[in-house]
Amino acid sequence: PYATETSPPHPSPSHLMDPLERMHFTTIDYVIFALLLVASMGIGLYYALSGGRQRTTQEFLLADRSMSCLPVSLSLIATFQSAVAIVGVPAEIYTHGTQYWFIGCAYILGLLIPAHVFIPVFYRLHLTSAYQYLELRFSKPVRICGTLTFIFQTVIYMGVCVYTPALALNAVTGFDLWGAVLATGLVCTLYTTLGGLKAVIWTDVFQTIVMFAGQLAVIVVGVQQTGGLAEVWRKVWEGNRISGIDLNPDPTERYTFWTLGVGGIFLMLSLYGVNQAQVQRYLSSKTEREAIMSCYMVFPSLQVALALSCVMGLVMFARYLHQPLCVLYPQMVLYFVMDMLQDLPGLSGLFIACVFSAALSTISSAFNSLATVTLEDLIKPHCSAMTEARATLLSKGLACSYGLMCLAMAYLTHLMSDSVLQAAFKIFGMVGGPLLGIFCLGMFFPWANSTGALVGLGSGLVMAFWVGIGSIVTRTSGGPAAVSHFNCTAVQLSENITTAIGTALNSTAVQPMGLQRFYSLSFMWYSALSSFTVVITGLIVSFLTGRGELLIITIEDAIRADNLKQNLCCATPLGHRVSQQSTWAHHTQSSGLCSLVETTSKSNKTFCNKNKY
Ligand SMILES: CC(C)(CO)[C@@H](O)C(=O)NCCC(=O)O
Ligand code: NA
Repeated sequence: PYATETSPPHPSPSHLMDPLERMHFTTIDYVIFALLLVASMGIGLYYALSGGRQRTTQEFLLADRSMSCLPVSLSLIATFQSAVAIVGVPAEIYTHGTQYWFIGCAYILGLLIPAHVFIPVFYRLHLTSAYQYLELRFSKPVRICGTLTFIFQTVIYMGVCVYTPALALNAVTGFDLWGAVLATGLVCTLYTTLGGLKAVIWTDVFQTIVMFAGQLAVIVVGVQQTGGLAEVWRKVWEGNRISGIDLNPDPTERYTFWTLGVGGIFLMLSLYGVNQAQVQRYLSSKTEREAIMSCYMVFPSLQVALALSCVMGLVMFARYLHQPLCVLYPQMVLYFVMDMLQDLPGLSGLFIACVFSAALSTISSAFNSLATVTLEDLIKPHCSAMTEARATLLSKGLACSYGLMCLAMAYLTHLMSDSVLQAAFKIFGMVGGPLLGIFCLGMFFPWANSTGALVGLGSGLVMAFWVGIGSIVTRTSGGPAAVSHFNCTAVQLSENITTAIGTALNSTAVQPMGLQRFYSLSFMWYSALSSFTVVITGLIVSFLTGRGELLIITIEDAIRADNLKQNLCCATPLGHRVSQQSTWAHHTQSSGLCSLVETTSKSNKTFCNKNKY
């Protein structure tokens, strides 16, 4: 629908990127970029040398469970605001209008549910890794499968996260590609390995501020240069960029109120509810109240982050209303920034720092959470006699190894073709849904058993990969649409890689049928589809295998787990209340929960006394 409205009355040359005529990046810009790295490094060193000097796994992986809600909330935002989102969302708004903004609606339930369902369960069980829950609730194999799935997801994601911004920056400014990858990867590895979770959280705080500042600066200067707010608004209106609410129920329509506002909730739950990186932040909070507060505080900040990205897209649109930007999707924003800020040295550096802040904060969370699950879920169960000093050293080694692996993944990403690169980014969303599903199966369905959970997880993954890979192979998504409205050439379109947030751009020209229609399902529904697949398959298989456990679980039990702890000595997975006390005691002892709670918690010791049994 934009095609006619946005065509200029007198065709004028579009902004074509000539790779030989890259924009200049001045010394001061390099200095600002270097300052970001130095400051992050400084924070890492500070936490390596202060406090308990990172000598226990409690400190290294969980920040001594002493964090307050403000840093935790900013860190929660930073983790899943990757550089792909920072450069992708404005490009999305620029090409398609403000429909994507409706994802803000999903933040309400997408944060309320984690705050009141997932946080109480994880926090009261006093876990370190979210996957411990899966063993407590189901069995060891379910835990291992969950952990391996998470590792697979995160390792692929971190490669894309560090490579994409470096590539875009290289294309626009000639900034050395591998210099940027190595600098960010190595600095991040260093401060994560030295300073542990405290450093990761506090660098996230600093980097979130840089992110906001960079975006705000670009918006302010952009509005000024376009002729003021009124002029921006007039152009955006003239170009028909303000989208009304689209209530089309078609699930293949990429962005509608339903895909964003409902499908988005499941995406948010998979990120803010059960992802290890976020769960670990909740667990690092001083009290459960602080953890819940931090989740609440994410809401306004995430709305601000979304608004900044969307407004930047609109300003970009106003500026190029009559001279369309024909550059690759991830490069648009950088091109816009460099074009606009050329006469203001330092400001483009600030925006580059903003993009790399987004990348650093995402990969640092990845390194630390990967080290945590590898140690807790894969190594510790086999080495029960490990000393604390040894475990800490090992976790540092793991954080460092994952950091180096990130560089290898960035190189692999470099070798991939466009469609594989697209797939790599989509994998992140594809795998998140099944993991959400398996936690929901455990928490909401008392009669689900371990076999059901395993088969459920498997089928959820198959479903996610089937539709995800299918959409890429058949090219029903990620296809044209993007810049075509602006009369860009076919060559430029075919190069349109890694779209924002891995969105599925539907070609509306042909109405897909049958399997094609399945493959063209909007990316926003992937999490919902695959988590439902896990739950439904899990329930069916549980009924068929028929070994319904004697557990009665309700959400209320979880919310009242504190009372349960007092009554029953120990917290149970989601406060399992079992009709027979003896069965319950047997269950908890065999699952090792009592000893787990006792060894990890001082506060729980007061009412958790193994001798009772
Ligand atoms: C968390 C949301 C949905 C918030 O809008 C978005 O930032 C997102 O999809 N993040 C995950 C993908 C990424 O930024 O890499
Ligand atoms: Na980030």
